[in-house]
Amino acid sequence: MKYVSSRGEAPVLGFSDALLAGLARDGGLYLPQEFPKLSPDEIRGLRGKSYADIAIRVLTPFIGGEIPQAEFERMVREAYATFRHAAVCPLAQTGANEFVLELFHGPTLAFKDVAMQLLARLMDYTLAERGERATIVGATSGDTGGAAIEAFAGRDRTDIFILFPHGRVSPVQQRQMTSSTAANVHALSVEGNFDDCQALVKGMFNDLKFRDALSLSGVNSINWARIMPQVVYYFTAAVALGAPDRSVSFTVPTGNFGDIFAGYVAKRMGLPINRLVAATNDNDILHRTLQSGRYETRGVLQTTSPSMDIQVSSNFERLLFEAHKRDAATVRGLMDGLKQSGGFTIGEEPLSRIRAEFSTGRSTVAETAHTIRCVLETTGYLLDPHSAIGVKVGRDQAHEEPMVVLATAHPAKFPDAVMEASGVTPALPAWLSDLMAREENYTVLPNDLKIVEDHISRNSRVLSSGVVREGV
Ligand SMILES: Cc1ncc(COP(=O)(O)O)c(C=O)c1O
Ligand SMILES: N[C@@H](CCOP(=O)(O)O)C(=O)O
Repeated sequence: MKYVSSRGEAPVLGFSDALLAGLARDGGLYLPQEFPKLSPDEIRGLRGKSYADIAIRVLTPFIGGEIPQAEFERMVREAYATFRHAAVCPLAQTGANEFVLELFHGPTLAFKDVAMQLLARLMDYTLAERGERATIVGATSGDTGGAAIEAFAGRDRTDIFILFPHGRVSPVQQRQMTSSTAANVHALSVEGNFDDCQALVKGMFNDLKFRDALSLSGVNSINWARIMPQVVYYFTAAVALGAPDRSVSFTVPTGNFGDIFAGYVAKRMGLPINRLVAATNDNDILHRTLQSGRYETRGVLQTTSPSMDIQVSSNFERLLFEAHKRDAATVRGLMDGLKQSGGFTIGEEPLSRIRAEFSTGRSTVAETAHTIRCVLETTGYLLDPHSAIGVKVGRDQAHEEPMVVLATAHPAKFPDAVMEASGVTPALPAWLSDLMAREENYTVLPNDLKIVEDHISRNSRVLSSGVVREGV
């Protein structure tokens, strides 16, 4: 299995190099050269299997034989043993033909744990095999950061630097990122919004001198190995609801377009998915793009679903590459347009390809609160604001097949918004009950690439170890 960049000018890599590379050297995003396929019989054969067994079956082709199978299986089993629910990602029924896929039973109560618990093990293993170290950089609107810190804390081969937007994450999210006592963890509060943090991370990857000197790796969904494990829960959910003999649709609370792109990958692999519905909050760039064909950034609005307060939706580039039949030159042109003028227009044909598989919808802050309240009153189920956006938009769709809404976070991560909407304050689970009393440790930095790079250079152990990775 080889991986190609959406911009076509970076080296084609095997799995381990793509894993460590994060962003491609031409600024593009890696995708598999071709998607592996599962036949209907193979999908049927997943019925009744454990989450880890399904993960092993779905993910093995992506590894391309680069990790011994027994090692890979051990890592998958260890990753999903950290989840507090036996089913790992269970389904709950919230309506006649509506199901909620609970992705928040991992250590930091958000769907990011599903990928991050495996990603950290894969990176650690690969670096150890090569005798290398890496400096991990990540941008977060709140959940990626906590999940990455939890997964990488104390790992000797990596130093991790997480950039979060100052004053724009929930208090629980902030404490998850700032209360680690591990020496390799660095929480950086950046004076800007998530898009600024993400631009800084991309800026560091595109600064090839800095990138090579620090052996940079990434944990955002710009890294293919972040998307890959998220493909699995589309399979577990669809199979539980009758796939391959019945189609299923998914509604996905969407910001950076990584989670829903994993659904697209599952579909390409043979899973019978009817619609993939991207649900946005007031930061509705994706909704506007599918309506008008014009992708145009506006200022980021602060909402009660801060993890989705995103305008520049990185993984949309992967979909553009697909919709343009993998014509990397066209993708490069569109991305140049984004850089120069803050937008681009998608042609009629690629747009109709996108519309053939994806729908979109938006939920305002008021609609999200209303959904949290209504679902609690009618079913007793308490949604977090991000998942509520999914339910609201999912309910706006006409569908005969089951609609699975991805519940991307636990309500206790956003107690104020949930309380205001429903009158209920969700409690943190027992293992996190002392979280808000833990001491914080973080550095506030301006939104300035040079200053952030200097801070990371001074604090990463990669430079002092003298072990660097060349050229990926
Ligand atoms: C709780 C939650 N829901 C939804 C999203 C959106 O997911 P994606 O960025 O993969 O579209 C995020 C952030 O990524 C999140 O943290
Ligand atoms: N919502 C995310 C934003 C970053 O997304 P990623 O999936 O690209 O890591 C967050 O919580 O940080």
